[in-house]
Amino acid sequence: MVTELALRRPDDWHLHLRDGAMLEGILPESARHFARAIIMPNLVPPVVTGADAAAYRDRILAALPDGMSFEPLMTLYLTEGTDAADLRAAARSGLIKAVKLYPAGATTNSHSGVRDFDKVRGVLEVMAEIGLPLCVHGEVTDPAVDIFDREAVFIDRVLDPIRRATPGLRVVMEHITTAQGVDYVRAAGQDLAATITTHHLIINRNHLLVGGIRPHYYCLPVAKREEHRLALRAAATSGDARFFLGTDSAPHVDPLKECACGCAGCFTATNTMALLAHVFEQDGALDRLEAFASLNGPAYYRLPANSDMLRLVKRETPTRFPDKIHTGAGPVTVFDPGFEVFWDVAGD
Ligand SMILES: NC(=O)N[C@@H](CC(=O)O)C(=O)O
Ligand SMILES: [Zn+2]
Ligand SMILES: [Zn+2]
Repeated sequence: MVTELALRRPDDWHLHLRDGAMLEGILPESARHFARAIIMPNLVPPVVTGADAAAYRDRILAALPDGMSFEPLMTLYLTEGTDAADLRAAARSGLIKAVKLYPAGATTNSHSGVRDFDKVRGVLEVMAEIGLPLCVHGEVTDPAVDIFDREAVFIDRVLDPIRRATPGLRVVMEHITTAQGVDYVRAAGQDLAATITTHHLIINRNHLLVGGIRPHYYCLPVAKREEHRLALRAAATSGDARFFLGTDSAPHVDPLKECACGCAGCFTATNTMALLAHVFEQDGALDRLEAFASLNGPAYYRLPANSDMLRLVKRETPTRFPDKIHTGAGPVTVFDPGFEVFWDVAGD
């Protein structure tokens, strides 16, 4: 039985760090294990310009405790008013590594997102020309479409037309939750990739509702049927370079989750690596965890893999993770997988 595993230090290709006291409270949870992360721009107000991204990057680095290292890979929030020249300059300087597309109204702080996709055509063409990836929250917002179908419908109605109209555009489908998402990526070429979260490998939609409503399992896109979770597991553990880890760790303080209209987001930064070791071991794929968490993402983003290592150990007794992270903004509940985990990051 394998009880120790060393991998290149992982990166998180989809992370919410927020700002202010929340940022300060949760940043160490990611920086402890991950070298870099693609930082989501859905602040209020959003990170729209190169200047916004530079200022946010400085705030993240200022919040990093002494002795910890972490490289935030910045993104811009695509709006109908995004200035292609500003975007081009921010990409050329190395400041931004991707642009994020939120359909307006699809998720947390997406009001400034895109309504009319024709209005961003010029910007997408520039991105295709310079090879800058578009990270996509792939759900339609049409209220007539069932929430469990919104990802699959988005692929047909929005994503596929955009990709056909913009040859060469590099796209990352963020936090895929369906077999249709997996199949769409598998059928495409190397321009298309997908991130998969830790929690979508673990929960299906029953976990949200059976035995009582569980606000800490509510995120967007919402967890789907078991068959979809199994498709995600197969993709993540396959070694296919187009699938890689994006935790979508998305902190909200407990009062905003545990209420009559709770926010969407699961907070998994703290225990993601231990949970992934558990999941990959269960599927007989421990030898592919490094590809998923540490190698495929950098390859897609055309960055070197990290040179230092992260060691995971499997112990005789269950690992105890904190229930909550106490931030200056309030308590944030850590994702509870609902089963015992014996893996842990060595040194934690
Ligand atoms: N995933 C979520 O449920 N929430 C994210 C937004 C997002 O990634 O869609 C958040 O910012 O809270
Ligand atoms: Zn999203
Ligand atoms: Zn997210």
